[in-house]
Amino acid sequence: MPVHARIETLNWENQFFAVNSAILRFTDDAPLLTPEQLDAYSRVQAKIPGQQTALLDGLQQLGFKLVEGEVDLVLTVGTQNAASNLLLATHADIPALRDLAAKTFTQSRFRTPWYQPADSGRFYAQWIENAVLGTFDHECLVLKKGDLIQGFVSMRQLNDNEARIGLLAGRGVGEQLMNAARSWCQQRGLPTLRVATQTSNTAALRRYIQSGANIESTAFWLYR
Ligand SMILES: CC(=O)SCCNC(=O)CCNC(=O)[C@H](O)C(C)(C)COP(=O)(O)OP(=O)(O)OC[C@H]1O[C@@H](n2cnc3c(N)ncnc32)[C@H](O)[C@@H]1OP(=O)(O)O
Ligand SMILES: Cc1cn([C@H]2C[C@H](O)[C@@H](COP(=O)(O)OP(=O)(O)O[C@H]3O[C@H](C)[C@H](N)[C@H](O)[C@H]3O)O2)c(=O)[nH]c1=O
Repeated sequence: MPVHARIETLNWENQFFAVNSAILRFTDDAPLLTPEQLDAYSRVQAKIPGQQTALLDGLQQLGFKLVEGEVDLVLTVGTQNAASNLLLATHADIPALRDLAAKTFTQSRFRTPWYQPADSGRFYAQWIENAVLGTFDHECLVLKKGDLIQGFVSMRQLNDNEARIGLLAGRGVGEQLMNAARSWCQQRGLPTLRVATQTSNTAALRRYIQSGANIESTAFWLYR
């Protein structure tokens, strides 16, 4: 199957990972994709809807390989009172959060052999730091027992109606983290909460569904 796509350079990732990478953007009016165009990059990513098997075949013929599956979920926030005992993370929490994030998100598309062994941990450490600073996700909420962080969830407002969970982690406290995310949305009058995770992350999928989320779509990540 011929693949029609535009190639968009991934500037933030290129600086962070010190690579020359791009991502495919699929639109009806996009030009035919050729191997020569792809050869200009050391890495090209593609995220495709799980049901588009013809596109999956077309990309594999162009040399793309399957890296990961992703599940996108959506939760209607509702008006019920979701009490939260989480605190807003501060600058003082950044070292501990970085450490936790670097160790926790072991299932990642920023993995070897596509990225360097330390890249994935470094990436999620930076992500959570940027959430505290409000430079990527807007805020990071933490659940603490004394000085110890038991869990955290980062939040981003997407538009007037929707928010997205960036990173969420805390073994055994997932329900409290989800309640806090819901409460964050309620405080801002945002009726829709989005969250995504890897297909293989069954603990996270179970948590999101038990907390009221529904699966909206699935996708494959492919790299060349
Ligand atoms: C938007 C995102 O960030 S997606 C990534 C989500 N975060 C993670 O994957 C980080 C690691 N996991 C966690 O922090 C938590 O397990 C959560 C938040 C996913 C779910 O939390 P909870 O709903 O409280 O469930 P809990 O942590 O008890 O896990 C449920 C079961 O899965 C197991 N489990 C959880 N993560 C893993 C894992 N990475 N590997 C193996 N088993 C696991 C737990 O041990 C537990 O087993 P048990 O019921 O036999 O005790
Ligand atoms: C920190 C930061 C990141 N970016 C850029 C870098 C990437 O292009 C995107 C984030 O990509 P995404 O597909 O969301 O990344 P992941 O696949 O790692 O994320 C999924 O899995 C996570 C574990 C988590 N569940 C997450 O919610 C999922 O989406 O953003 C940037 O531009 N600026 C930054 O500061």
